[in-house]
Amino acid sequence: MTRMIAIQPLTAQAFAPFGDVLDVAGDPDKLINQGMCGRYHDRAKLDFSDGRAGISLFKAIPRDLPLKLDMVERHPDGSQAFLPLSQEPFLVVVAPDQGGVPGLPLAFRTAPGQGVNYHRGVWHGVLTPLSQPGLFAVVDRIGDGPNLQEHWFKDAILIGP
Ligand SMILES: NC(=O)N[C@@H](O)C(=O)O
Ligand code: NI
Repeated sequence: MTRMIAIQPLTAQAFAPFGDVLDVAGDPDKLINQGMCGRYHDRAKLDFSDGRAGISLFKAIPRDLPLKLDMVERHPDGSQAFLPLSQEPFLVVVAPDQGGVPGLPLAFRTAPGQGVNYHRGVWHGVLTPLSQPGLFAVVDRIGDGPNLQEHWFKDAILIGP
């Protein structure tokens, strides 16, 4: 049986059980640089075990909708943040954990410039840009071990359009 999942706009409230939304909505937490810069301070919960935080750059191939979701993954040893280096919205897929396996996924489309930070151990789809350039800065754990658990779905799940 194919399950169809609609894509909803990403909001901090809807995403809160899974992670943090990173954007410059509203007023900054503080003005710095003689008032020339707004600092949106400490907006993500970074969490790493037996390793350190690293910054990597990802160049991912855009995907078409509807997307066939084959798999979600999670990182038991660390959080993972995706910060777009363009204003192009991208697809964010998460799922609740139900006894060690993912429940029904949820799908979000980011607003231009929005990024996300998946909390440690949260089921998510891999990075899924929807248009070029597919460029992201990624903050996640650098350390030993795979830090990766995958769940491949038996029944097809379609996301979108
Ligand atoms: N494997 C990797 O570095 N990326 C994935 O974790 C992902 O969420 O895209
Ligand atoms: Ni990941």
